[in-house]
Formats: sequence, structure tokens, C-alpha cells
Amino acid sequence: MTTLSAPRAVLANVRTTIPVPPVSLGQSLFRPCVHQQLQSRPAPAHLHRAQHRQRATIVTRAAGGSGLAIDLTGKKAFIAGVADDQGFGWAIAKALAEAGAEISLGVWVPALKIFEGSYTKGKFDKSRQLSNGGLLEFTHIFPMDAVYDTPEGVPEDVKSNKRYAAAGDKGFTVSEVARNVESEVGKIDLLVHSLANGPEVTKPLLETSRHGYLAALSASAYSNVSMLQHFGPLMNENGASISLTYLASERIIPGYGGGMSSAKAALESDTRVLAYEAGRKHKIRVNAISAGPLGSRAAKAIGFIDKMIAYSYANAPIQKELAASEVGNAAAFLLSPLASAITGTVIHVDNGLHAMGLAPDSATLQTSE
Ligand SMILES: NC(=O)c1ccc[n+]([C@@H]2O[C@H](COP(=O)([O-])OP(=O)(O)OC[C@H]3O[C@@H](n4cnc5c(N)ncnc54)[C@H](O)[C@@H]3O)[C@@H](O)[C@H]2O)c1
Repeated sequence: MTTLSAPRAVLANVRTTIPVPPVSLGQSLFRPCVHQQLQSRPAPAHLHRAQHRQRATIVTRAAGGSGLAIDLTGKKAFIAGVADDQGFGWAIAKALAEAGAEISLGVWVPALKIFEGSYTKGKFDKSRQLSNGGLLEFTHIFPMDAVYDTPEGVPEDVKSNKRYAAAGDKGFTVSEVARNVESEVGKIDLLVHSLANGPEVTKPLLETSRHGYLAALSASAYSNVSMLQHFGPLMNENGASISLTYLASERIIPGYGGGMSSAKAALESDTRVLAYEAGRKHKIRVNAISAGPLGSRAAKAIGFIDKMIAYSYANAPIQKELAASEVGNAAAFLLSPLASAITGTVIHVDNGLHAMGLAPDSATLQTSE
């Protein structure tokens, strides 16, 4: 395990060398055929224009007392669910770094080699730029698989899988990663769960198997319980955690299947119960962000993210494409002392789409009586 001041230094010391074929990122969610289809489809022109419009930065220090700053200097964050620079996890890492926090990552074992390779080759260098001229650094990177809690619970075929075997003898289960974080990073202040997986996400709930449903719940909801269970004891008082959820938990979103809507509903319900339990036990806060659509790697695998982005643009109160950085900034606020009285809450960061009860662009509304 390592302290990373430059990509090469960072990744040279990462404990794992996991040989993975280029498209092995989560076979269930990252299906190359769907991905390619989406990449070849041009996005609507207004989306290109809107894409980079929202790039708010976090002021790490209030200049001359003017303004309210998010200051996380001296805070240590652990973020599970970063495997490239396109998703919410990366944007949250960046926002927390802008605010001065030290960041460690838990990277999904099957994605680690690719992440490591891209990082080392400088593929993320542009997105690592911080507003102070520095670069986003990760002090430690831990191999992790959030569907396993203890080594005893890892099936034999996973243990013997070469990618998992290469993850090293310190382990990748949630309890082992928590132990590794404690010994190599020390106590942490901020915990981020930015991961989800549902092997049958493209199937309607009515056609979802028991196995697929429970797998979605395990990877996308119980993983958060497990993280708080194992990381809670090593969090400083007044620390905070967040997870990422989606509107499909509370409204019908056809196409978000495989039990993923159920998993997000569980995640949100758990946010309330865990806020109480972890609040009393560890004096930490627990919240969730319900994010609008973003064309992340995971979302592209679902198959209709471009349409969801266009739908949101057409129908949300604020007509612009959601930038991952907006979720990052909201996360930085929720994790900061500025949100010290906010816990057990799901905050929508979706340009207001959740508040709509009618789609203004509906063809039905255009027809004359
Ligand atoms: N993209 C959207 O439109 C959208 C909208 C609302 C909420 N979300 C949520 O945001 C979170 C982050 O997703 P994203 O869209 O940024 O995509 P992403 O692909 O950047 O992140 C998902 C991450 O989960 C990791 N992962 C999958 N299974 C894992 C496991 N068993 N153990 C550890 N890590 C695992 C992947 O490696 C990946 O890094 C998810 O909870 C997702 O449901 C996404």
C-alpha cells in the first residue's frame, strides 16, 4: 500500500497487479456491445453545449472573510466506487480534494488493473487538475469488493480467480479493507459509497430472477450497511458518510430494472436507520444524494442514459445537463461541518427533476382537443 504523490509512484506501489482483459470491467454492467452502440450515437447538440457549462469550484478558504468556505483541511476521506474519471465517485474525490481533504480509494478488484493503467499513463491528468494548480492525489488505493464482508464469505471460485488472487494477501473484503485503512491511513472522517451493480438491470422487475434481485441488493444496498458497520468504528466523531441513490427508488422509471429500484429504495431507508444507529454509536452523520442522470460507465451499461439526460434537460425545472461536479460539490457540503445538523436525509441533486409531476415535453400535451 502506498502514498501517492505522482501517478507512477502511486500505482507502482499498489499492492495488486491484476491481469484483466480490456473489457472485463464488471461483465454484468459493462457490456461492450451496449457501450459501443451508445458511443456511436451522437448526443443532441444542446447537450454538447450544456455539458461543460456547470463547473462550480469550491472555495477552500474564504478570502478576507467574504464568503462561507467548505474547509476539509486535515480530514481523511475513504471513497469506494472510483474506477475512472467519469463517474460521481471521481467528482466527489475531486471536490473533497478541492476542499483540502486527503483521499484514499477502494477500487473494485476487476476494475483495478484498468484504473491503475489509465492513471499511470496519465489518462486522467486533465481531470486531476485542481483549481489551485495542483493535481488530485490519492494517498492510498485499496483493492475492494463490496459484496464480500469477510474472507470466510468469499466463494472458492472468486478466491482462485486470478484477478482476485492477485489482489494480495491483505484481502479485498469490506472488513479487511477497513482494517487495512485503519493501519495504513488511520482514523477517517469522511466515508463515501459511490457504487452499484445489478446483473439483471436491463430486465424488468417482473422478469428479474431471485438471484439477480438479491445480487442488486447485495452490491448496491447492503454494501453500504457493511461499510458503515466496518468503517464506523474507525471514524472520528463528527465524521459523515454519504451514498448515491436514484429517483427510481421513489418513482417508476421503466428500464431501471433487475431489482435496482428496490436496492435504491433499501439504500434510502437504510440511510435513515443508519443515521440513527451510527449517530448514536459513533456520532457520525449518514446521508444520501439522489443524483440526476449522468453518462458514467455504469449508467451507459444500462442502455438508455442518453435519453434520460435528454429527458431531464427537456423536463426539469432547470434546463441544463447535470455535471458530476455539481454532485461532488453537494457531497462536499454534506460531508462538511456546514451540514452538521443534516443527517438521515436524501438530497436530490438533479436540476429539480424529482419535483415534476408532469413532463412538459409530453407529446400528449401538444395535441389539440
Ligand atoms: N449515473 C447516473 O445516472 C446515476 C444517477 C443516480 C445515482 N447514481 C449512482 O451513483 C453511484 C456511482 O455510479 P456512477 O454512475 O458514477 O458510475 P461509475 O461507473 O463511475 O461508478 C460505479 C462504481 O461501482 C464500482 N463497483 C461495482 N461493483 C462493485 C463492488 N462489488 N465493489 C466495489 N465497487 C464496485 C465500479 O467499479 C464503479 O467504479 C452508484 O450508486 C449509482 O447507482 C448514478
